[in-house]
Amino acid sequence: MSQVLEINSLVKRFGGVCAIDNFNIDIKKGSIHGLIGPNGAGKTTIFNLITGIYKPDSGKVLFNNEDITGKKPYEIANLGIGRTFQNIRLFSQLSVLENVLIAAHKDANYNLLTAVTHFGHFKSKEKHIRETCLELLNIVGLGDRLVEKAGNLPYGHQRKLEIARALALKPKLLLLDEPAAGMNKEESKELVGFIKYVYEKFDLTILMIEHHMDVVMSICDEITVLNFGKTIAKGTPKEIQKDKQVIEAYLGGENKSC
Ligand SMILES: Nc1ncnc2c1ncn2[C@@H]1O[C@H](COP(=O)(O)OP(=O)(O)OP(=O)(O)O)[C@@H](O)[C@H]1O
Repeated sequence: MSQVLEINSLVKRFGGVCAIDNFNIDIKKGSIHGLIGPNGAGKTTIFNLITGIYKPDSGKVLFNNEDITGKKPYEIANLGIGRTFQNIRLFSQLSVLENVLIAAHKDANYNLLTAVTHFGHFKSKEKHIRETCLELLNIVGLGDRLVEKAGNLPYGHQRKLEIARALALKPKLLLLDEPAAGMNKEESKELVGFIKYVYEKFDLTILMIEHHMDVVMSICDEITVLNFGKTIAKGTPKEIQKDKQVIEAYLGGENKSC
């Protein structure tokens, strides 16, 4: 399997706190990779570094062998990295369909002027975007909720909608930040089925941050464990479950400087 994502010697400091300390990872194409660690370990910071929200102090991020370090978030999204957020970020007053349409329009590549001067092209492109979004929402099981306000959806459906929004940009790599946060066992089991389904349907590679160990252990091919911004273990779910350092890491500590 070839690598989709390669991170080399990544460092990120916030003042005196070394949030990411010489971090390396290789994500194989077609794999589901888990990123776990105690609160404050640096997991979301890594997502923010991959997606261009933060710039690293040093180190490199390669996506399909292309150096994307320091690129802007929209450039990285257009290259094929989609993400969801720890706290659901939907337009709660807009409908389910509108939420996905807005995401899909990032790909539309025209402005008001070209929409007016090339109206025929604009109209057929709009039709295509709408049809693609409808198809996507049918696939993720929200096809019967198109006009419902996103904020009125049950929590599990809001998570699905967030994933659908990320999928609207046709990512090759999907970053999921705690998709099962706030879910009970039953809900998180359903979510696992959903993630496996979209993973296969859209031929994805997934990097997932998750605190629910049952989710991580049941879905991931490989896991990287982070503590104080450093990798303390890598391996299959079985190997990670037995790792002494991993068990100790969950007992806590303080942030250190680089
Ligand atoms: N923008 C920021 N400014 C200052 N410090 C930050 C910033 N973002 C993250 N940090 C610090 O970096 C460290 C890593 O935070 P991060 O949110 O990446 O951890 P995490 O592993 O995702 O935690 P959690 O599981 O609680 O979400 C923490 O000490 C945090 O306080």
